[in-house]
Amino acid sequence: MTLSSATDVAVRADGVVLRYGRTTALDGVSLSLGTGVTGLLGPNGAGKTTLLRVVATAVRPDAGSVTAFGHDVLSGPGRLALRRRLGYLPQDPGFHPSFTAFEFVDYVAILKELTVRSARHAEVRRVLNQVGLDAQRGKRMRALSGGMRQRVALAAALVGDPALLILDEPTVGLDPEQRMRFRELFADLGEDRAVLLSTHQTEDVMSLCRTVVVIDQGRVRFSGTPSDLAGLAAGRVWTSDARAPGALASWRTGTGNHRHVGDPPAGAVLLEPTIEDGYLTLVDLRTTEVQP
Ligand SMILES: Nc1ncnc2c1ncn2[C@@H]1O[C@H](COP(=O)(O)OP(=O)(O)OP(=O)(O)O)[C@@H](O)[C@H]1O
Repeated sequence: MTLSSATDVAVRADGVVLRYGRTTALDGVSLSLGTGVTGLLGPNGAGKTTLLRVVATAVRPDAGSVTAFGHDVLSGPGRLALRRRLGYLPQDPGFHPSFTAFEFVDYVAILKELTVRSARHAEVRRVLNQVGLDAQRGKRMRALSGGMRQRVALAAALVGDPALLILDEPTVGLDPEQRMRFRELFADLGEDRAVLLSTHQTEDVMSLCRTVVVIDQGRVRFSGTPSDLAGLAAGRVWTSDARAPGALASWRTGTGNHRHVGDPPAGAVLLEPTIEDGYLTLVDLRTTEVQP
């Protein structure tokens, strides 16, 4: 099941507010998602998981609206319509340890209303194959490595070929080769569907995402292309041979030189900014700073 054209909007959220007691996790978030991979960046506690849970209909916002494929997902029928087209990989999928990989994905496929046994089993084999777990499908979840379990969880999210995929930090704990495999898969999947990807990996965002949204303290701070995010730090990244105490971030690199992001002194040797530099100029570093 796919979106029909690159301009289709799969999901639109408007003024979404969500509070957990006194904590305002989302403070008026608006966003629209179309075909392709949209990256969601933000510091710990920014509200990324909460936003994904709202879009995945796992939690209801206190205010605002969310539409998906033209349906109001805060209504019963709209919620059902979205769930039928949704694949969701949460941060902690929660596996039954004695299930095999096949049994786990089959269990999810039953929940996804695939009622015909032979067709369902064919679908389970297809998605396990898609994540490269053909050979491990008879292994019990407790015997799989963390990276393999993550792949099983992704396979489960892919059951039924959803038009909207929501992935909460899917590459966490993966080795570089597995991360590359996931990247390839996400890029393929994003060709004809909407993928919303929460991550702390700025390289994943740079190499995969058509759009990147930065949230901090429950608010959208930026929405645009990865290059535009990097461009926010143009003229604000420089190098020198000593630390720059007044900079937003300043560290000694492996070559022995120091790299700084902030307000450069006159005559500084400017560097090409990365997406991470752009991100650093946006988020509130008071909440994320680590002392050297
Ligand atoms: N179930 C909950 N009950 C109370 N507060 C919560 C709950 N879930 C999240 N929060 C709070 O809401 C805010 C947003 O949390 P959220 O998990 O959405 O952030 P995040 O950007 O996904 O963080 P991380 O990058 O660490 O996963 C935080 O202040 C968090 O402590």
